[in-house]
Amino acid sequence: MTPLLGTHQLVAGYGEAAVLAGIDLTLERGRTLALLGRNGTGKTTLIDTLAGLTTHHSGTIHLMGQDVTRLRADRRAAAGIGWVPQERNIFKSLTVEENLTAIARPGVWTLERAYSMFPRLKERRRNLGSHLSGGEQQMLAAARALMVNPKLLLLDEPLEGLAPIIVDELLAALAEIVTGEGMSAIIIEQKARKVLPLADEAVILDRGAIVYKGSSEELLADDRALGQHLGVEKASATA
Ligand SMILES: Nc1ncnc2c1ncn2[C@@H]1O[C@H](COP(=O)(O)OP(=O)(O)OP(=O)(O)O)[C@@H](O)[C@H]1O
Repeated sequence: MTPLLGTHQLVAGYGEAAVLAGIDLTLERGRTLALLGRNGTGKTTLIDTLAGLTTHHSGTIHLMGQDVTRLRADRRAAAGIGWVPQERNIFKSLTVEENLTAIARPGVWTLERAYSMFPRLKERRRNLGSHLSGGEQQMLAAARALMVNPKLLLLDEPLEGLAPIIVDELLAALAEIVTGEGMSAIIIEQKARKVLPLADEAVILDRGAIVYKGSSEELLADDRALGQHLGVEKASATA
């Protein structure tokens, strides 16, 4: 069967500078990939490249068999790539509900469903984006991406900077979205041990290249790889 996403020898970056050094990646429908790596290894560049926001040098990107390599970012969104950037990019002058309905497209994800996934957003539905906490903004950014009814959701460090209790709430919602609802996703995360349990597959980047590819379960049990590539400590480590 045609995979949901396939990249072949993808080289991309910023202007003349190539950051990604030939990425070969395949993701089947309904699967979730944890995209890991130390700071500055190219994780954001990879998902921004999938979203159509970097300079393409060579190689290809296919979404459900369609070559989207040269499509503009808005066309890729229409083709089914939902993107939640690190900066969250919510509309601060709109209410929560307006944020959710402004760019909604028909599909299984409706306002009602988004609110049942994130009850906090329902409580805050009349609040402006600028009046939300960091955790609520992250929930809004994720819910807004779902309202576009994407085929593939790209999340860039959704847990960053959030209080531990909110991290757990958001992780539970993300787990429900990718396992319960079968959404396909690529999630960048620094806290490998937090994200691996909800992912099917794991990729580690170093200097723009894939240095580890395997099942998330295998990686979670592989202290050597976690230590070597990510600096994650053994045993009681929580990173
Ligand atoms: N807008 C930009 N212009 C030029 N170079 C950039 C730009 N953004 C990132 N880079 C460079 O690309 C490389 C990869 O950065 P990237 O943000 O993709 O890494 P990352 O793995 O996501 O790191 P982090 O975890 O710190 O976000 C770095 O060397 C960085 O300096």
